Amino acid sequence: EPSHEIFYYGDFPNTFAWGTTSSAYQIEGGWNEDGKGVSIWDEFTHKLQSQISDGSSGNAACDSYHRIDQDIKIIKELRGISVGYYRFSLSWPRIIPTGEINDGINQPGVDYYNNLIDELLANNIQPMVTLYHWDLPQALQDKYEGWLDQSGIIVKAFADYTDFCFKTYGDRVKFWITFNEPFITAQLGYGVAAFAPGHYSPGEGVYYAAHSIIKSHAQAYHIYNNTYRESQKGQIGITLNTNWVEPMTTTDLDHIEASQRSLAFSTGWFAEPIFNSGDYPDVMIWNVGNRSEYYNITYDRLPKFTEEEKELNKGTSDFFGLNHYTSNLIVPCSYYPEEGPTYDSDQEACGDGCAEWPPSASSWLYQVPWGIRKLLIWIKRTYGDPVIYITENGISEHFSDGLDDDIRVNYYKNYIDEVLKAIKEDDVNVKGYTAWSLMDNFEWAEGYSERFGLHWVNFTDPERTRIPKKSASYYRSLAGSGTYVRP
Ligand SMILES: O=S(=O)(O)CCCN1CCN(CCO[C@@H]2O[C@H](CO)[C@@H](O)[C@H](O)[C@H]2O)CC1
Repeated sequence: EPSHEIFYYGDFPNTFAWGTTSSAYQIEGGWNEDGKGVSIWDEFTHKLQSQISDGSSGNAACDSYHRIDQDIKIIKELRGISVGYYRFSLSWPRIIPTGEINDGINQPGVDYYNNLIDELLANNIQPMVTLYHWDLPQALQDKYEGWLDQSGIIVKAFADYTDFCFKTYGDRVKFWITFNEPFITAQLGYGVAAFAPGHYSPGEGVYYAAHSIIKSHAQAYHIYNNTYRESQKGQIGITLNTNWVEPMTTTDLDHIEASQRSLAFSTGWFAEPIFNSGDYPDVMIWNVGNRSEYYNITYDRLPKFTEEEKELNKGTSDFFGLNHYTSNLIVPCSYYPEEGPTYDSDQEACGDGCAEWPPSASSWLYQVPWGIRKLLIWIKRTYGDPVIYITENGISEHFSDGLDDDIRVNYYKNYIDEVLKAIKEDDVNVKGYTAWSLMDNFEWAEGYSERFGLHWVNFTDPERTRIPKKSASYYRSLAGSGTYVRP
């Protein structure tokens, strides 16, 4: 049961990896500069502008492509006395414009990341590199339907891309993440089409995209493990986004079972093959099969792994990368308008107002600090007590809000204290925490209308000056000392 003490206090381990994080499409800009290829997010924001709440794009974003020095400066200032980490992602089309390495690489793009990595290390900041944070080369979508491809071409293209990155940067990068939140790519990109590439197939495409992503992840892991790990001595894993869930009524068995299915269809979908059995969760196989019968569908909407592929999937992550923002109350699904993980799982998060949790500027994000502690305990128990890095955690405020972001100070104060309880009281093996995000940036379908940064960015100022918010000095005091002091 959670500790009754509101704040736990005490020290994080002095080796704890404190840091901040960003992603290529959300901060870089330079969308077509120096030979960079088009990504599916360039295409999506240019051709489906109405899908973005403020009609904006990442064409310029924070202009980080031209401002390595400014980014290093604010990361360094955040570090305090602890060893600093900076998690960022590589833009596949900036390095390999068409996505297929035989078409050639883009040296200026390769060098942008060489310079960033060198500057980070010169300032004693460790790079944590995400290989895929949603910006697929558009050419792969046009030629092969992107992640829907089941012929193995997309798996091979990703393998060649990751092999090139390990070879080029692996002498200095010792922490690799293959995919950021594959659930979002599959469900929002190829399921409900809310995100790039905007492919609508909630009952089938969503599962085929996830299938290729899992195989691509496993392939990248084995390339690193077999070819680079011995000489480079780094680690490689995957980052999954997980909301904690509670049954709407804790005494209602239907609600309890619905919340279990929710975890299986969001996290288990990827964590079961990678951390446990090599295959999808039983409840997914069962429910999608049954729901298919319900729709008189005779073929497998949930693709099958061969026995060999299951063996290749198993144990392919050195750590559990966790992105966590919020929690949901779950009720059994009351209608079946279409197939897809939301409805195949017979559950849904109850809407606004079903709990008195404080909101944020994001419709999906409520402040539920104790949820992260329960989630960490659940991961510990469900996936074999893995090493866990919290690779994202944060909250949004509205565009118009200023630098006094008390909402973010309180969010971090409460959430990070729950992480400390999980470490100290529940013996969960959390090794690091990188806050989302270093600075305000392009928040996908919400454009610049929701701000997640520790630093404020003026997106109408050509200089894109980064200004620390109140939360930046709070986070420096906490991460800098690693000591959780009584508020
Ligand atoms: O209600 S809808 O379904 O129509 C749109 C839901 C939008 N989702 C909510 C969950 N979020 C997961 C965390 O996403 C992460 O967190 C950050 C904040 O979102 C992002 O900026 C990061 O890039 C991402 O890694 C991804 C975006």
